Amino acid sequence: MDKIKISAVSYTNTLPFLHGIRHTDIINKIDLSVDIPADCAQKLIDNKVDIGLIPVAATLDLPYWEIVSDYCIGANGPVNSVFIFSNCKIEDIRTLQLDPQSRSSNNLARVLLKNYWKLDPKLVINAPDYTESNDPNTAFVQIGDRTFGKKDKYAYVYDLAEEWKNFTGLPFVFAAWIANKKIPAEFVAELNTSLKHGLDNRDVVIKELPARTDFDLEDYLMHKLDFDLTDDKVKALHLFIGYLKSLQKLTF
Ligand SMILES: C=C(O[C@@H]1C=C(C(=O)O)C=C[C@H]1O)C(=O)O
Repeated sequence: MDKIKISAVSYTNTLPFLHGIRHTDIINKIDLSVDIPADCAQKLIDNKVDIGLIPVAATLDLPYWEIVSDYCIGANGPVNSVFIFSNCKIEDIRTLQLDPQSRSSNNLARVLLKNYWKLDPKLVINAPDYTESNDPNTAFVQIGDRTFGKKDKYAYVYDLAEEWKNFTGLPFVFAAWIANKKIPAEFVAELNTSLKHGLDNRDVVIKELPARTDFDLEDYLMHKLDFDLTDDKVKALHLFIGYLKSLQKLTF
C-alpha cells in the first residue's frame, strides 16, 4: 500500500502529537509534512494529503470529509493562544485584521462578533502587516506561537475559546484530524494509539522545549489545550459549522 500522506500543524500545540507519531511505528507508514494551519487545510482540499490536522472551518471546502481520530486541538475555556488583540474595547473596534495562517479562529471571531457581541466591524484579509495599525480602532486576530508573551502588550485581549464558552457553554475544537477519503479502520486505530502515546508523554515534550519566562508552556500543553474529542466538542464543532454556513464565505 502507498504511504498515507499526513499534514500536521507546525505550532507548539501539535508537538505532543508529533512526538507520538515520531516515536511509534506509524512513522514508517506515512509521509508526514508539518505546515501552518492554512496550508494543512489547502493540502487536504487539493488532495495533496489524505489526512490533515486541519482547521475545522475548512471542512466547508471539502466535498467529502471524515474525522479520523479521537483527538483534536481544542479547549474548554481559555486556550491562551487564540486572541483578538486590541487597543480599544470590543464594541469600539471598527476594523479587524485577520490572521492569514488561521481558518478556524478568523471565522470564530466572525461568529462571535455577529451572534454574541452583535457587532459588525470591517474585516481585512491579507493586510500587509495585519498586526500593525496606526488606527486605535483597528484590532487583529492572531493564533499559535506568535501570540506567546503578547497578552500584556495590548489594553484589551479577548481569548476566543473563552468567549465561545461564555457564548455557548461549550468547549471549542480548532483543528481535528480529518481525512478527505475513507481510511482503513486499522490505520485509524494505529493513529489514535500513536497520538495517545504523544499526549501521555507531554512531560518529555515540555522538557525538550526552550524555557521562556513570558509564557507558561506547561500550563498550555497540560491544561489550556484540551486534546480529547469528546461528545461536547463534536457538538460544538457542528454548532460552529452551522453558524459558519450562515456567514458569507471568506476567500483568502
Ligand atoms: C489553539 C490553536 O489552534 C489552532 C487554530 C487554527 C485556526 O485558527 O485555524 C488551526 C489550527 C490550530 O493550530 C492555536 O493555533 O493557537
